[in-house]
Amino acid sequence: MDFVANALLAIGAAPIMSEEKNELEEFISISNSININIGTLNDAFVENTRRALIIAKNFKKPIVLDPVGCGATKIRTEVSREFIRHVNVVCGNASEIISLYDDNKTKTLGVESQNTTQEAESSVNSLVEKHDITIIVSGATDIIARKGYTRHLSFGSKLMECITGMGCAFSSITAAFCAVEADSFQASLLSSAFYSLCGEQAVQKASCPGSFKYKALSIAGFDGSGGAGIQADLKVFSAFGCYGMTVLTALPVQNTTGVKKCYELPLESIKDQLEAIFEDTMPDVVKVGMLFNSKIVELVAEFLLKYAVKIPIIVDPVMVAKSGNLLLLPEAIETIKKKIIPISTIVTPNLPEGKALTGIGASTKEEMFTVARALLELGSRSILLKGGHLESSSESCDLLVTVDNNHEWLSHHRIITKNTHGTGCTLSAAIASCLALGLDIFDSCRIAKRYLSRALKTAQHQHVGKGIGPVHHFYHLWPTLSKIKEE
Ligand SMILES: Nc1ncnc2c1ncn2[C@@H]1O[C@H](COP(=O)(O)OP(=O)(O)O)[C@@H](O)[C@H]1O
Ligand SMILES: Cc1ncsc1CCOP(=O)(O)O
Repeated sequence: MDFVANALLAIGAAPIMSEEKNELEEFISISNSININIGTLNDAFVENTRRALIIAKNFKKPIVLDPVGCGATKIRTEVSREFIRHVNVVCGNASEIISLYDDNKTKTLGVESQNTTQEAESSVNSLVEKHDITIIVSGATDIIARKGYTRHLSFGSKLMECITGMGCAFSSITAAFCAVEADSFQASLLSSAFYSLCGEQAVQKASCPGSFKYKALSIAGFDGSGGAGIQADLKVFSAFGCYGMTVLTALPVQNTTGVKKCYELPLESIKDQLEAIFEDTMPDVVKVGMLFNSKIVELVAEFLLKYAVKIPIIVDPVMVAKSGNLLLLPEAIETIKKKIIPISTIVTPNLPEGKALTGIGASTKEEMFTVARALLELGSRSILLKGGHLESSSESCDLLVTVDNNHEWLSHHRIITKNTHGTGCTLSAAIASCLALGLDIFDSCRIAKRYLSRALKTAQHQHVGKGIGPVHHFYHLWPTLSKIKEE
């Protein structure tokens, strides 16, 4: 509700939301348009809406219907089909619009569309024939149709799909456009173009839909110097607009010059941390980093197998720090292979880790292919084999391979810098963030690689500590802050 009201305020409209039957008439009389959103459907809502529709018709106010979840349940479909007969515009996603006409053509599982807007084309044509109204189907390509006229608009951004309430805000903005433009087709066309262009502009400024909706959990080791481990993961999650959470697995005492010693944590303390998170807040993604010994690997793998079945799991099989110190005991390598890799969505080893896991080394891109395929045999759905250690190459190439035989090289010219502490943690946490936001594995790896490359580049001449310094996790935010200060 706040989101919709704020969107309306932002365009200069004056929103009022009400379900109180005794004030309907007064509010409708002073409003310039009405938006019926069936998101919070119940008996009283249906009764009040029937009344509101009659009043609005008497006052000749334009009405926009958002048939939220039409097709998901019988009652939503029936109510939407009843209300459509009294409105000027219907604004829904493809599945909702298809279900409005024929519920045998789609099976929706909730409020998200299971169909493309193209698939809704014939239902739209039938609906505008049957009812003399404007239909908007929102999606990657919006369809705006009225009897005899159809327009397709393909602006917008994929990121808009990652924000809840975008559909509700769109239908309410369409209602606001109908308040100032009497031709409902024209108003809908302008509203669709305006909303999509707003999305495109917002993406220029915000690389992520920052909110607490997307939660990422890092199960990893400590780095008090702030460049790697759970500290880096929290920074990356935040940089991507995800809410970050952590479970600590081990306590290496380190700074930029290296790891001085590593304190083990009692196994029970790790189990307690995992239980505390999962009984309270289900993450959208889990990133696994340093696990130190086979007992911890087993504990984490068994826990995730039981409680994180539907969540993407990113495994960064951390073994040795850049400083040369061990972060995984050699006895744990077999357990990593047998227990944690098979339950993962993606594993992100560097070349030495790839060799430790498969026995195959790589010093060329062709050999990286062989290692990546051998890693896939261990049971993960995809592998991102990182080529940072292939120092003979002027490119820093990573190879993404998936079980369905797809692959892609992710490449960036090698940046001359000593500040590479935590690059592996940063990359895997960025992939985790993108997966939490709902992107697929290829887009997630591409975006993560671009983010890391920029974080490396912007930290090139920065100085933190006397040794291998960190990358710049907030390169895209800090200039914004200084701009705000200047204003
Ligand atoms: N000097 C560099 N310039 C650009 N990218 C780099 C550089 N060093 C590492 N990378 C990238 O950083 C990521 C982590 O690389 P790598 O060093 O292979 O793993 P790890 O940090 O786990 O040892 C990879 O995407 C790699 O290509
Ligand atoms: C992975 C990790 N987890 C806790 S500390 C640490 C250090 C590794 O960073 P780097 O290998 O980049 O020095």
